[in-house]
Parts: sequence; structure tokens; C-alpha cells
Amino acid sequence: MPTAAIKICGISTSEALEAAIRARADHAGFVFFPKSPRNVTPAQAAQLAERAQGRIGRVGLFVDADDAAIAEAVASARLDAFQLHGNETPERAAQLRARYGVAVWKALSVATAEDAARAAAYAGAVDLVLFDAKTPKGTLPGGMGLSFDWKLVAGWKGPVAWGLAGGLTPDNVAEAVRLTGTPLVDTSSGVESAPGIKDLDRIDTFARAVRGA
Ligand SMILES: O=C(O)c1ccccc1N[C@@H]1O[C@H](COP(=O)(O)O)[C@@H](O)[C@H]1O
Repeated sequence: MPTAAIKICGISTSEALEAAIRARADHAGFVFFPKSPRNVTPAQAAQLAERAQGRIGRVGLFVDADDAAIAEAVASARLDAFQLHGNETPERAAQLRARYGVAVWKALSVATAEDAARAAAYAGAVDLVLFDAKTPKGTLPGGMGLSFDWKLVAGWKGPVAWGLAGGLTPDNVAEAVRLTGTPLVDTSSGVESAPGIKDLDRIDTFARAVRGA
């Protein structure tokens, strides 16, 4: 089985970005969601994106963002992909993909087999679906360190590429990769010492665990 690709999300400092690059992660996630402790301003994003250029993929995370917010993020950070982490429809995802010509990832929150089956509706509209855990009402829609029953997506064979997120840590990611066969893993709070504070050693340990799986 090929090694799963790695995305480290919620990067907001150059130190964390360099740690992700040193760990040979494939993608760095920049959160454009003001309610998140990992939110970056357009100015921060511009600096990080510049530093990341040609060294790691740049994924912008949005939650039901309007056109103006997305245009501002795109103007500041040259993004390689959008990660849509709200209730964006397949039509909205396809519209953004056509408008900006970048890859679009759609996060889907999973608690049942029916939730995972919703991925099929995004075939043709997105480049990847990211299965994540459901979070409690009134909290952030991701980045909470919550996982779901991985058996629901183990060996998933759908009409679109996929990845796994939600509560992945250096301690459990190898098991998650082995059990699901996921081609991509995404973590945020699992490589932090506190919400929004990336732990550089944990980024390294996480990547090693993925490659050792
Ligand atoms: O990281 C955030 O702050 C965030 C905010 C809003 C939506 C999604 C967010 N993060 C994404 O959530 C999943 C799971 O994160 P975790 O590893 O459980 O902390 C992941 O895709 C993050 O990119």
C-alpha cells in the first residue's frame, strides 16, 4: 500500500509551516474562518503562502464562506486547493472549482453509513472528499479532535478520491491508516499543545507514524 499523503491543517506561523515541510507533509492547511483559534488574516496567509511556494501544497479551509471572503483569501494566498468544511452543496463546490481553477476538497461529517454515502453526490464537482467526525451543535465544524467509527469508511471505494480526518494523532494515525487504507490523512488539533498552538515535535512524530503504518 502506498504511503498516505499528509495534510497538517491550521498552520498559522512560519515555524509550524517549516516543521510541516521538514516532516515531508504534502499539504499545509490555512484556516480562513474567524471563529477558529487557527484563523489566519489575509496578511498572515500571504506570508505563509509565499514561504510555502513549491515546497508544500497550500490548502485554504473555508466554512460556508461568501464570494467576497474567498476572493480576498485567493488574492492574498496563492492557494492550490480549497477545503470546504461547511454545508457547501455540490453546485457551490463546482462553481468555485470552475471560477478559480484550483482543486476543491469537500469535508463531510460522518456518524453513519448514510453520511459517508453522501460523498457520491460530490463526484464530478470536487477533487476529493474528506471524511471527518460530526461535532456537537454550537461548536466548530472541525478541528475539535473528535474521531468517528473508521469502519464506516474502511476500504472506501467511491466515485471520487478521499481522505480521512477527525481526531488523528501521532498515537492513532498508523492504526487509522491500516484499518481504512486511506490515501490521505489530515490533522490539526492532534499536533497541537493547545488550540491553535502547533507542537513542532508532534508534527514530526505524526508524519513518521504515517510513514511507518
Ligand atoms: O481547524 C479548525 O479550526 C477548523 C475549523 C473549522 C472547520 C474545520 C477545521 N479543521 C479541520 O477539521 C478536521 C479535523 O480536525 P482535528 O484533526 O480533529 O483537529 C481537519 O480536516 C481540519 O482541517
